[in-house]
Amino acid sequence: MTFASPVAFASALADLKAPDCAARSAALSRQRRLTKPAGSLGRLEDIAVFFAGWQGREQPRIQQGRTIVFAGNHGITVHGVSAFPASVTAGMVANFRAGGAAINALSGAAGLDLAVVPLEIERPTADFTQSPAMTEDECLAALNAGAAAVGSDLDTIVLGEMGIGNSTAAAALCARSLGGDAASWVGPGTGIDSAGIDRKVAVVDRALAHHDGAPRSAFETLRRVGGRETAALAGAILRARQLGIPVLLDGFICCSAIAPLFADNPAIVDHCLAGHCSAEPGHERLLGQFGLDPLLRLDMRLGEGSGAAVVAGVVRAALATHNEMATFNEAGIADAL
Ligand SMILES: Cc1cc2ncn([C@H]3O[C@H](COP(=O)(O)O)[C@@H](O)[C@H]3O)c2cc1C
Ligand SMILES: O=C(O)c1cccnc1
Repeated sequence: MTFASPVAFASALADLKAPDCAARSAALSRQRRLTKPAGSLGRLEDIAVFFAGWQGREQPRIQQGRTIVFAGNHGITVHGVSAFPASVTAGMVANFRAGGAAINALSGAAGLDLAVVPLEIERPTADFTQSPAMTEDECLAALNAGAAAVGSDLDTIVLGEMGIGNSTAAAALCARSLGGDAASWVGPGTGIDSAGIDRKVAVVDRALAHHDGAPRSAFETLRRVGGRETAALAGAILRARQLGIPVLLDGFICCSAIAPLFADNPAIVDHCLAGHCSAEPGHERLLGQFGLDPLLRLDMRLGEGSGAAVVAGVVRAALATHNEMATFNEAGIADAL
């Protein structure tokens, strides 16, 4: 077990590894020597240098890249907060396994393996308007399942989730961690109508009021208003940091798992790249609070890791230029400069 207790989780979050400065500087210096005007590859250059720092090598790579999709079910679905029934979560897990989902196609296109990690989907979390979504043991188990999915052999991870109702849990995680009223974090999710949005806002408001007096640590917020898949995402992100593995973040729900961690230690986002900006309205606001600038805006609003998997292709392009281009010396152009 990576995180033996809530206290062990809190200490791991308080003690975050820094990037390898020597590898970062070497990559920066390599970028300056490549046969192009300095800065002309824009953010591709930044991506290569970012990967060098976190992977601890001047020439970073994606050879063992994996998409990890965590799935869980939510007690709050009884309040009519999703346009789809909770049974779709299990149906989509079967679809991921059969290879038929968007994330199967996108992971394949990006040259990434896909791991699907269902978290007791036959046992939804408790309705968090009335009690914590998870017991301490359940939340720890989910955090550790997330951590266990991040093998030390991996060099890049793309994180995704599946869980009907989880855009409501995501809004609750953001509001409780970062402030702002429920309405500013709630959006249509799978495409619910305006009466459904009102029900979502009411659920988040009731949850915030119910848990208001409780401790505000990252663990308590995840356990009280999160879901098993969001807790697993948090465990995976923290474990990736311990192992020096860069993380490509997906949409609003994936990023909402970081909000409670960020409230305790804002440095948690430093090994994460914001893949895209989801059409779910809370995402832009959340990325702004994290200080992350999304690489793509494709009006996607699916989840599953889909936006992050698309960005893995951009990262591959960044690393290809960084690793494969000739330097001015190698190309014999140096004398002309
Ligand atoms: C067929 C289908 C595939 C999905 N893949 C991801 N989601 C996305 O929608 C859900 C969140 O939205 P809400 O809170 O409105 O339920 C999550 O499962 C998310 O990953 C899906 C949703 C559906 C219906
Ligand atoms: O941005 C997301 O993660 C998202 C948005 C809508 C539905 N599911 C996921």
